[in-house]
Amino acid sequence: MEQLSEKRYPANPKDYKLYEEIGEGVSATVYRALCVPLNEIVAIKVLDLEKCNNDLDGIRREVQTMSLINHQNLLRAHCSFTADQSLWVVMPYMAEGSCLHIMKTAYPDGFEEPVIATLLHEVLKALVYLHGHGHIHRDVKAGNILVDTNGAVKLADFGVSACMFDTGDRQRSRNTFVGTPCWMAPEVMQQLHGYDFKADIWSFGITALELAHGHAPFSKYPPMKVLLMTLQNAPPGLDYERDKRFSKSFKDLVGNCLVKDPKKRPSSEKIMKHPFFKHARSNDYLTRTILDGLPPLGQRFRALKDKEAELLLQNKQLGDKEHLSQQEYIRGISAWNFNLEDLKTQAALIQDPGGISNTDDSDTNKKHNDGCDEDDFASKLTSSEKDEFHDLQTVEGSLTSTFPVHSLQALKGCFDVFEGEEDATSPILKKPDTESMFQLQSSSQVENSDSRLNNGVVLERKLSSAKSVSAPGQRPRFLSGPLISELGVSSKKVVGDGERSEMLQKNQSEGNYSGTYRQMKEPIAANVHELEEGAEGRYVQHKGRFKVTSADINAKGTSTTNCSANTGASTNSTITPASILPSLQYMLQQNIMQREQIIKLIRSMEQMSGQNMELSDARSSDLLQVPATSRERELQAYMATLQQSIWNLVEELRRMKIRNTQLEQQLNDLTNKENDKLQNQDKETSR
Ligand SMILES: Nc1ncnc2c1ncn2[C@@H]1O[C@H](COP(=O)(O)OP(=O)(O)OP(=O)(O)O)[C@@H](O)[C@H]1O
Repeated sequence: MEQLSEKRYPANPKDYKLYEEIGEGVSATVYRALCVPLNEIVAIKVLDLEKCNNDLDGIRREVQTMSLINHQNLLRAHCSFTADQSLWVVMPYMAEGSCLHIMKTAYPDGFEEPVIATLLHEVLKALVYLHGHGHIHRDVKAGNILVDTNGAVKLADFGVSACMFDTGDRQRSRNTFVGTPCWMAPEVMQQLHGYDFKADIWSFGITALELAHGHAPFSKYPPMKVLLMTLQNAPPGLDYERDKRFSKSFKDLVGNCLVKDPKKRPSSEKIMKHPFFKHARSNDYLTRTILDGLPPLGQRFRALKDKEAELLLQNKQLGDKEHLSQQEYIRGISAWNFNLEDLKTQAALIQDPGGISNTDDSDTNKKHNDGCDEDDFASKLTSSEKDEFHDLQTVEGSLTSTFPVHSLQALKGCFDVFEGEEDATSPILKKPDTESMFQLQSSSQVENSDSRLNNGVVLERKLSSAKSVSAPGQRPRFLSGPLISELGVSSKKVVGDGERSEMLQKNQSEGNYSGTYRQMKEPIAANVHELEEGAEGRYVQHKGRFKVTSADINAKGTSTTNCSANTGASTNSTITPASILPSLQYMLQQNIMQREQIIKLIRSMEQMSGQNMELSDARSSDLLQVPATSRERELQAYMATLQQSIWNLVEELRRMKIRNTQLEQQLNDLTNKENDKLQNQDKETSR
């Protein structure tokens, strides 16, 4: 347990002096700042509430939930309060920033094993604590592992954390996970039966790989591809050849965490006992090895932004993403989040005009077995946009063997980009009454009232759709850009770094790119999915979490051509990888539902046939657990057997019918004979 601070952190923006920017997340910008009355340097995370489409009750609940959190490896907020439309979260300043930033600056190929063991050990302590208290962090990644100058390590960002004991709405929110796909556990993506703290174990395993390689597996691919790869491929891991420098125990640890079946993943407590952590060292060790000589955080952040800006310009000139330096292209993604539930809802709302696709490309069902090796994919996927899209269509085909293709077409029409004047599409969300919610949650005040509401403010990830923040004295700005807000790329919240690069390149050739989908059910939410003001004063309407702005990526002010503004029934024929994601989600759902239908069918057929081939519950769940291809094969075999027995039965029935007809005939004959006999007898008698 960490000692609670006795200091009173003021809950007034006037008491803080914002210095340089030190980080940008999906939902906020983080500044180094001075708490004037205490003369103490702090970090302040600023979130725009007006543009949030999150329910404020949810935020309040998160704040309350986090009041129970108190651990040396978890970053607690000193206080939080609202200022204008923003929520300010005052936190301890972790002077070395996140592990992601440290890697980007000085360790692009990842850390050495003892460093990784030390970092992961600290993170694991935080997870053991969280899980022990019934919480799921849901966003474990290098970008959320913060390090202080003394080597102290804290897990930050409870933006998406959830309580496992919650019920009702909160429970439901666990089925509407919004996170960063690279770190997302398969069961979270699938959303079949919800998920639990084991999802954090998966993310922990991915984070281990991230720390080892400098980037998370699949981080250079767009979200849709990440989803597919995570669901279809063997879990990523440390390769025996490529990762020779790492020990067997590290490989084993990663292997333990990255098991697709959450039931087979160990708990955080169990992992704590893994021999790998014998390699963990002290905080001091981190200071000596990785922190020594690093420039100040603000400076590093600035440099990274500049580097990224430069890279984008370079790419623009080259005009081909294959020219991207892998090193630069592969970077951690804390940049795009999406709400699967929204996608599902959207997909479900699409009317299917009927028709079954006959697509039956068995080749496309073959499983990628690259494990952690992304390069196979890279060669295939980065050859050209056309190839990439063809590849996606192929996958799409594999998922749509019995899927109504019209839905897909309909979905494609739902992706649009709109550029226009702000007043044409201004958000209409009422300004939330947030003052009362967050005000005066300084640690001392809360401690005095024994509620300890001074903790890390936890916001639903849905806040990720909030973008613009106006720090006092600053013009409204994007939070969505990557490290290049000055270039006007305003998509940080929604696209991954890799994807962003791809998209930006598309912008060069095609104008706008959008994976945005139309909010069909919730007009208000659609409006809240807002209009953003680009750094260069351009506006893009967002109608969902997937979005890429039309913002000018040219630092020198060169305008990019923007493609079709699109309203109402979309006529946008540009099909983008991101635009297919909802379709894929939908198809996945359909696929699962179809499998369930087949299982039901098999059961009823078995009953009909009277054969002892009962498909037990265990069997059905097995069918749902094994990889799709083998599951399908198994089902096909079942279907073949059943079909055979049906044919046998039909044949039997046919024979019986004939027999029945013959018997009927005989009976008729007999009856006729009998009748004749009787008639004759009657005649005889009457004579
Ligand atoms: N207390 C802090 N001290 C120092 N740097 C911080 C602090 N909090 C955040 N940062 C920096 O700001 C970055 C952005 O933080 P933030 O929590 O907003 O987003 P994120 O975790 O990267 O992304 P996401 O919003 O997807 O969780 C972090 O990655 C980190 O580098």
